[in-house]
Amino acid sequence: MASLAVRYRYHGGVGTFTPLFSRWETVMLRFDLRRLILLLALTAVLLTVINGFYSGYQVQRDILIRNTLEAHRVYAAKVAYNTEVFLRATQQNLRVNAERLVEHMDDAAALQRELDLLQRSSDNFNNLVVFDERGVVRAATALPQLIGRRLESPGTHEALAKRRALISEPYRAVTGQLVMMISQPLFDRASHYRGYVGGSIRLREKNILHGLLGEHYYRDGSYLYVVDGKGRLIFHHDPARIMQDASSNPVVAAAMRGESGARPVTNTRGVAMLAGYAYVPSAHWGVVSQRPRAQALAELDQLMLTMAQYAAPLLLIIVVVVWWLSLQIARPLRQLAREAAAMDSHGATPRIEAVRSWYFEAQQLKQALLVGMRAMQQQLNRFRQESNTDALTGLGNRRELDSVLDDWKYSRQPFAVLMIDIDFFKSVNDSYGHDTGDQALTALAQLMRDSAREGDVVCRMGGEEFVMLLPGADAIGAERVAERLCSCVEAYRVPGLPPLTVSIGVAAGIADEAPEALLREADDALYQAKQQGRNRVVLAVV
Ligand SMILES: Nc1nc2c(ncn2[C@@H]2O[C@H](COP(=O)(O)OP(=O)(O)OP(=O)(O)O)[C@@H](O)[C@H]2O)c(=O)[nH]1
Repeated sequence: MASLAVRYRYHGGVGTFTPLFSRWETVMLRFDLRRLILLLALTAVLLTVINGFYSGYQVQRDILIRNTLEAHRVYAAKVAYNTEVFLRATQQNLRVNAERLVEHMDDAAALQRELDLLQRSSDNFNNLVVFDERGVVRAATALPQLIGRRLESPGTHEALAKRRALISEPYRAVTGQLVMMISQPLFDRASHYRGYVGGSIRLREKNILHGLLGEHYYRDGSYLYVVDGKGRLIFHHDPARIMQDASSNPVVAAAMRGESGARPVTNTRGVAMLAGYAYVPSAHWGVVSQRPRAQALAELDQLMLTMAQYAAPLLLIIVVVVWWLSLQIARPLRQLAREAAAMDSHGATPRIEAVRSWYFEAQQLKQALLVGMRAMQQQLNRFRQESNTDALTGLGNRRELDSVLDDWKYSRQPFAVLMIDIDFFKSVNDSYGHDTGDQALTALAQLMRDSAREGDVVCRMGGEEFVMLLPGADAIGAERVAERLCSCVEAYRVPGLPPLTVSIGVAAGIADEAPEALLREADDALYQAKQQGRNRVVLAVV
């Protein structure tokens, strides 16, 4: 807390310190406690909300990405598996039929019949062709004009050269159509190679494979494509992209390596995708199912918006509660500060006592203020007492007398004044010393105190002169008190001194605008008592 400690700059002279604040403290001083609490609480609430939304968004985003990747991985794997099953079944079908076909190699009509039968038995192929061992077409289902011709295609050469079951790379046929061929060698019973039967599948036309790979529901921006072993697109919802090279795409490259899985990827067009991919072993194809990342996450934005809508009323309630709480917390401190600033005003203590300090610190502050004020009040009372008291006799002094008369003036208090003066006191001092004189003054003061009733005011005016104020007393009553005091003094013996006497002037009246007039009258009467020989009481004639 050292940084918040108040420092002071001295300007010289008394009370010329002004507090020094750092720039930060100066900024903070613009806030009162209520605003400070509000600011802090709202900052905390805001940070909590932002943190909640941010972490919620992150978690949801990760879940969404994971789920999307998994869904596309599963879908790509399923499609690849079905394609693999289809290709193997088709190869198996050709292998079985090859045994029958080879028996009719020397009977063109029978061979054509068998081939037509095979063509009609399934939708697997668009065209079936039987080649002899030189690559001459012996029978064909869809293109009879090919019969008798020798075909010089890469697929034909490969099939003739390898003499085993093959699945060709997709290629452009003489018709210009994109096709692939599944071929099966023909061996007779003596195991002589007699050629091969090839089934061509047009990738862009209706057949089972097209049904498997070419038709998908492209909802939510999701779509599926297939690449061949060279990374060329052979199935894609955009026809313009067929046979385009996609091998630079990381998931295509992974699928070409025979891998299956899922990962975020940026495609060849720079679009961020969430892709699942799988490998079709028998054809060396890759199947990729994917969805644009932005479209997948668009749902999350909507979710966040919905969450914000749900959270908004609660947030509003929190703000109102915080505002109300800040008021409640700041209120006792503001009240205490206001009352402390005016603690010298009338009724400050009960006002501070009335402040509702409902929490610990405010209560502590209130108690501290009250204790401080009580201590200050006691100190003031002591000062007032001391300044209104005669140090030697303990009686009230002239200030006390004035103060009493002031009070009585407003209540128009009837009262009598006894102006008392010790006779020949100078000679006491001169003969017995000043200290003995002081003892005599103290003793006579006590005599006066003793002869006063409750409510009477006894003051030493200075020197050997005293005043007694008798509230409610009339002149006769006051004269009686004065006579009695005279007798008491005369009868009293101060040790080491001869008997002392006093002269008393008495006046009675009402404390009005100028109660001092009554004092003057009593003083005049005292003067007369002195003149008349001392040790007597003279009543002023009003
Ligand atoms: N011991 C003592 N003497 C005081 C004090 N104050 C005043 N005196 C003395 O009181 C004496 C007053 O004398 P004066 O005013 O002449 O009056 P007095 O001798 O009493 O004569 P009268 O009043 O005319 O009877 C002076 O000698 C003062 O020094 C005090 O506090 N202590």
